[in-house]
Amino acid sequence: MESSSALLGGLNSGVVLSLIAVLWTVVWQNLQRLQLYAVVGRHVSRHARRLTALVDPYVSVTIAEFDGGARMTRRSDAFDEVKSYLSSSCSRRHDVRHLRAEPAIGAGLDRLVLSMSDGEEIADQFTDGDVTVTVWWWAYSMPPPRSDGGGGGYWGGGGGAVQENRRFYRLFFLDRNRDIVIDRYLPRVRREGRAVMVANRQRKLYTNIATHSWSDSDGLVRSAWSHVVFEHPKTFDTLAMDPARKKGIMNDLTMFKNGKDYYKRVGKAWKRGYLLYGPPGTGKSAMIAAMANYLDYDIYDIELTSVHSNTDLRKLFIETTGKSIIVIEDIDCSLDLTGARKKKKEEDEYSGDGGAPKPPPGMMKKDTSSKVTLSGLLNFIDGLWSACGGERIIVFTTNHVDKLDPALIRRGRMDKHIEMSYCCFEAFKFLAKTYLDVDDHELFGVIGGLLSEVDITPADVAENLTPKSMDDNADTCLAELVKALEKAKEDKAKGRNGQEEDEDEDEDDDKKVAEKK
Ligand SMILES: Nc1ncnc2c1ncn2[C@@H]1O[C@H](COP(=O)(O)OP(=O)(O)OP(=O)(O)O)[C@@H](O)[C@H]1O
Ligand SMILES: [Mg+2]
Repeated sequence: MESSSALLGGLNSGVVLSLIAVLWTVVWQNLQRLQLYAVVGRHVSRHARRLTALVDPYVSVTIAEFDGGARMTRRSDAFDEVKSYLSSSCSRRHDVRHLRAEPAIGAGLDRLVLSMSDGEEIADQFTDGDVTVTVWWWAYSMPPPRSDGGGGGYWGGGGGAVQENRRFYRLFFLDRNRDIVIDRYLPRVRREGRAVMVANRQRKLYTNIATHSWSDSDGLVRSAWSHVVFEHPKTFDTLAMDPARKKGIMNDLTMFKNGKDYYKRVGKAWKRGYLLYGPPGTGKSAMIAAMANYLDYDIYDIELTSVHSNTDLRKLFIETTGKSIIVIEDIDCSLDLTGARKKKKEEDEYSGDGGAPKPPPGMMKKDTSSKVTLSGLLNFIDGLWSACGGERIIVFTTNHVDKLDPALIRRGRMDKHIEMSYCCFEAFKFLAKTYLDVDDHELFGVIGGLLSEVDITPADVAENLTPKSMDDNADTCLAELVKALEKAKEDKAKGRNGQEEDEDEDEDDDKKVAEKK
């Protein structure tokens, strides 16, 4: 634009430039008619636009892939919406010669989603009443700004590592169309982009990438999350639990999903914490999958032991999108909230009597241990940052609720506590219907009696009810379950006897000690 203006600056004639613009319009229409536009139109378009800008200046609006400057890495919703809006048209257009393909978003795994490559430009028209406006979209990318280091980050630090480029779309339009573009066109682009995204949406299961591998040998700094398409079949229809409790949870989730205005009115961030607790195999992970399927949300599964620091945890949160469930499984095992660290253990390995000799400095294992603290975690759940974006559910699971710090699970942080328990008769009947399609059977009575005596997880019941061969049917599977329950009952009795014997022996010892005294 600047070079053109320098070239033509000497002429200083608005009339000449206007003539050029009119001439261009005529040439443009004819080129299109002759189908030559696909070959040369793209280049001519850009120059013509620049020429026209001399008499009728252009305004530009830039939409960046990431919000928040150099340090913040929150993906911009507006960018994704514009990308989707443009991708729905640009893949079919002949004036876009270079496309960028991204895999597996869309209706099928085989499909590629195409968008404009860097340097491509397309024109778009918008009619509002009698006015038709032409705008131009230009795609480009730039290396991210260098951060000041400070412990690294998804984009920053990394000792000069090559970093992923940040992408931008820039919209050009004539100044005289400013109001109509800003008030009408851009909102329409976002609306239509969102509709395309919803139509193409495949839910994703994200997991965090170990933070110590950010600066790989290949020198690339990756995104904080990697993902696969989320295709878990578990739904509330196949989750065995007390029907009233299940209904309560589903209502709670529905209220949350539709609660945007409510959360705004009461001045709370639009997020909700769930604590799922209970023995292994009682369906905590299955419940999370059912929740995600019910709400149509993505899942972000955080492996806390791979998160190096509280700052990294915050960055992970910022990179999550709305309509998502953020999960930390087995929270009591992921993090030693008492402050004892793995590093200490490692040091002990080398310093103990007869232990291995301490390796020379620099040969110690790379410190990849998590330094996430309880306060970091609390901040993650309800600090100021956690209110970014909204519409997020945070789920913790644990087998030992009593081991958790009360501050972590108090209401307000973990709003709803859900106990997942051993299989009761109701849950068994539900599983029998789901797995074997039987509502009643002569063995139901025996099974009901045994279930009241022993603890068995829904996972074990489900396993016994699963046919293992073509010959298996409801009779054999239920008989198998009776066997498993009887064995569990026997083991329980043996365990109790063993415990009683131990107690008797202890008592005898105490008596002997007392007699001696
Ligand atoms: N209540 C349930 N209803 C239906 N299926 C269940 C239920 N509980 C467990 N299952 C089945 O048992 C298997 C194990 O369950 P799941 O992984 O959800 O247990 P968990 O509570 O997450 O265990 P852990 O504490 O070891 O992670 C899954 O295949 C799941 O479908
Ligand atoms: Mg689990």
